[in-house]
Amino acid sequence: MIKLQEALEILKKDENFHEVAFKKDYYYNWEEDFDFDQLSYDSRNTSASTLFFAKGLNFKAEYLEDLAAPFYVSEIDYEVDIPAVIVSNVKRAMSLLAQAFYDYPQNELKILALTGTKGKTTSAYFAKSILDEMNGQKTALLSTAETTLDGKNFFKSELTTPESLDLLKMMRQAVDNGMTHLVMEVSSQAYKTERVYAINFDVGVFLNISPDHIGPIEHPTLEDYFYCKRQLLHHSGYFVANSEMTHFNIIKQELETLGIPHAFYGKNSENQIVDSQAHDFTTKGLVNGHFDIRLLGKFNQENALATALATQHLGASIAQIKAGLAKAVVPGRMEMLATKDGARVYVDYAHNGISLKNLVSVVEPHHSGKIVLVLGATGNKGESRRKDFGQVIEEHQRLEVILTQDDSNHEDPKTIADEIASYVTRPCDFEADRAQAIRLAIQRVHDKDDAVIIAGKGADKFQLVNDERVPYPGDRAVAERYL
Ligand SMILES: CC(=O)N[C@H]1[C@@H](OP(=O)(O)OP(=O)(O)OC[C@H]2O[C@@H](n3ccc(=O)[nH]c3=O)[C@H](O)[C@@H]2O)O[C@H](CO)[C@@H](O)[C@@H]1O[C@H](C)C(=O)N[C@@H](C)C(=O)N[C@H](CCC(=O)O)C(=O)O
Ligand SMILES: Nc1ncnc2c1ncn2[C@@H]1O[C@H](COP(=O)(O)OP(=O)(O)OP(=O)(O)O)[C@@H](O)[C@H]1O
Repeated sequence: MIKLQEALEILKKDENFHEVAFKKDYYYNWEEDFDFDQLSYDSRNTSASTLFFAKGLNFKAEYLEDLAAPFYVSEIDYEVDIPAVIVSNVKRAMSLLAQAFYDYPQNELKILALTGTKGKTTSAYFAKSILDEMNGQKTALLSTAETTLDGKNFFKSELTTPESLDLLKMMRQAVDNGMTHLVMEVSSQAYKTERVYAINFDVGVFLNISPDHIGPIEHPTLEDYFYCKRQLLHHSGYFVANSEMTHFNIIKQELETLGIPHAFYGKNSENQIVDSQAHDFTTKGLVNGHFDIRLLGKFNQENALATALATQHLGASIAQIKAGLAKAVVPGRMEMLATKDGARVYVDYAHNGISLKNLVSVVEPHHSGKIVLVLGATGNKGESRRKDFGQVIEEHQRLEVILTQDDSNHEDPKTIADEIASYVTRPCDFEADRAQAIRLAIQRVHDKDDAVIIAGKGADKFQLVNDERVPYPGDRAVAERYL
């Protein structure tokens, strides 16, 4: 519930309010009050008591023509028959009003927020697993892979970090469901588009930064991408950061200048991994101990150390961290299957150059025989990944490659594949049907020295084609058919 007068006060206080515009006149004060029992940014989902937000690149004035809602909030006066609350920034207005509407649920949860180019989802699952040990399964999760607001029902969200109206609603549901903690991924886009405007987190974690998400609909430059991610630091009560990441210096400067309590991990910091084996590792520093982990790869051990530091700050003991990490599995991240002859099949979400390189480097030492890679690249976004993939394939001459479809959207998968292959000096095969590509790859491996790597979609159960999510069983489910 929110009253019109309360909403106007909030917007004025934030210096976001211009005026109420109605029938070509402007009002600083609007005399009547009104009770709203719904907030919405979709005209198709409004009623006579909805406060509607007109926002977005693809918003059309015609959506306001038959609107059921009595008021709308907007940066533009569309001069329709209902009063418009005109603001400088509609997405900031959405976040602030949603916080008030849902009665500030963020204050009733301990929130751990993760950002970074790679490892957010993995670390989110590690953190949830540890916190669940501590609070008896009362950790809500908002991640790219899955969302849960009660710890029992899981669903896939459209966005990694939801629009503020959805985010605050989900936080309120989590509180109502008895959740005490929330682990969430905060994407750079969330800051760029004000989805988390004026929301503070108990702990923030910054895992790493590398060029990604740079393109027409995301960030214009790496600088902008990095700046957006760094906003998490300004909204965290305690911050954990990787001392080995590129441009670490500015993170250190910012934290120290702003006086934000923090812990660093990695080389030249007090928190380090001192011994690393395939399935376990030892740390020293604030988190001191020996930990078992189900996911291969040193980078996953780094993700684990980051989340151990963050959850420790929220009260987790070393025993709870150990138990949580030992149990944690992450859908579509480094899932390992075996064929009846013992060859291994790795399903992993690696869908940019750096994570593909890491994935291949983790798998290679365990397999002296044949390694077949099944891979595609997305259409109409992340175009630079094609060159990066080609270069990784070129650097790893042992890989036999079957290029295929991966969310090709409006582009032709063959054209995308040809672009990847143009950076490779040996032939790559092409099979447009991803399930067939997986079948062909599995047919080519014979024993435990051999492996198939299926990279890109992880646990996703759709293919994005012409803006539609076409159902797809998922890489693991497809691979299981042919083992
Ligand atoms: C830049 C941005 O924030 N984009 C998101 C945003 O779009 P937008 O605000 O520009 O809105 P729009 O899609 O142009 O639509 C216009 C508005 O008209 C409304 N509408 C539409 C039809 C109608 O009849 N009536 C009506 O009112 C719609 O509800 C919408 O509010 O709001 C939409 C939902 O309301 C999102 O689908 C969209 O995500 C875009 C497409 C997207 O995929 N973004 C990616 C890049 C993203 O944010 N990714 C990050 C993860 C990155 C990472 O992995 O690190 C994420 O957090 O998910
Ligand atoms: N710390 C890390 N450094 C480098 N690569 C990593 C790291 N953690 C995970 N990866 C790789 O990146 C891939 C994506 O991991 P994950 O889904 O956890 O990251 P994410 O940040 O949520 O990714 P995205 O934003 O692309 O959805 C994994 O499949 C793994 O191969």
